[in-house]
Amino acid sequence: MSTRLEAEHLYKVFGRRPGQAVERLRQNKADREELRAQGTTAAVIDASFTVEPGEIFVVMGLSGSGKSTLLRMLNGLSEPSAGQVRFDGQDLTALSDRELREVRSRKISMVFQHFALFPHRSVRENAAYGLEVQGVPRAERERRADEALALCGLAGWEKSWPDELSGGMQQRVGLARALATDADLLLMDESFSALDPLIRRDMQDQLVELQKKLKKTIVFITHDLNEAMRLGDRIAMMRDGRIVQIGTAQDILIRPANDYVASFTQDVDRSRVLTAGAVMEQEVRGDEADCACETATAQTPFTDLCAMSARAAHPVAVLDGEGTVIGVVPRQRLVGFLGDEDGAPGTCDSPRGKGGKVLARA
Ligand SMILES: Nc1ncnc2c1ncn2[C@@H]1O[C@H](COP(=O)(O)OP(=O)(O)OP(=O)(O)O)[C@@H](O)[C@H]1O
Repeated sequence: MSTRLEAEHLYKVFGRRPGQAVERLRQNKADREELRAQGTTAAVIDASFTVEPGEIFVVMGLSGSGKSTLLRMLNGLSEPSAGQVRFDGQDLTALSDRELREVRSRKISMVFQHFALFPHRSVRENAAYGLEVQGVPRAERERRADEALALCGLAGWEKSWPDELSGGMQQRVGLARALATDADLLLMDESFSALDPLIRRDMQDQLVELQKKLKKTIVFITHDLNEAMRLGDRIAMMRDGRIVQIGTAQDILIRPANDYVASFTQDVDRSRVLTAGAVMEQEVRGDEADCACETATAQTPFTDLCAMSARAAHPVAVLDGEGTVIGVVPRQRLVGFLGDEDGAPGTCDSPRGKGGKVLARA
């Protein structure tokens, strides 16, 4: 499987003499604050990552951390001050303006936070807009627009006007427009941030479902860690222009790269993110599943695992696709992970009955 999108040591500096600022950053001769004091903004600093075909790669960070600037370099709208962006192996930074426009119109689609639908065009015409720009004949573009609208749950609304649709539905028209073009790469910039929380969640679920069928390559920008964790196969955490960690939701939750990332994850409901693969002990004998008890897979959600553990008389065995035991989950460990404690249990110096310690009862 070849990498679809690749960013290599990307920098974007706004202000005077960006090349010089990049060199100072590279050589650790200046940091972002010093540059800012001199009127130069280092919006993106040394960003490197790859996005694989079919992956949802989320870029998450607070306002001003450089997410949008990074995204604009990925689709060639903004020229990097240094570094490269490769799309299907092609260096976007080396393309002429015409070649770049061609790649952008055929292979890359953007979905923004406030999707500007044309008010005097029908939902179908709005969804077909990207194809119209590409010069696709009317009959074909309408067919493809209708297909994309159906995928986004808007079948039957093709002839409606945008103002007849709710905010969530309008946003889905935006998504349908992006999907109708057959673009390989979807760049989604805070695409759901303007929606009410319930509709936003619904859109997140729909995107995950759609992605199972379409297997596009998606870069999704958000400042909401819960959204990042729901959507992202991997998440890049940005702070002050730098990517400080790239990993799965579980990596970020269990092994935060630093205190900054850890502080973000404090409010995350671990039981919704963790799976058996993340919490299991990997030291196994191999015979832990030699009974008729229920077993888990690495993907078994944490809450299901708790229920299995409550029913089992011993640790739950975790099996791979071939039925080999790859880990075990003792009940103690489940409780520990909920409380952010994955160490071994301590010993009690006053065991029941000996020291007369009073044990609390419900
Ligand atoms: N055209 C520009 N000229 C000068 N500075 C800019 C420009 N665009 C962005 N910046 C600065 O670069 C930094 C990163 O901005 P960017 O918009 O990429 O962050 P962001 O994480 O997307 O923030 P938000 O979530 O608020 O959109 C900010 O300090 C911003 O002020």
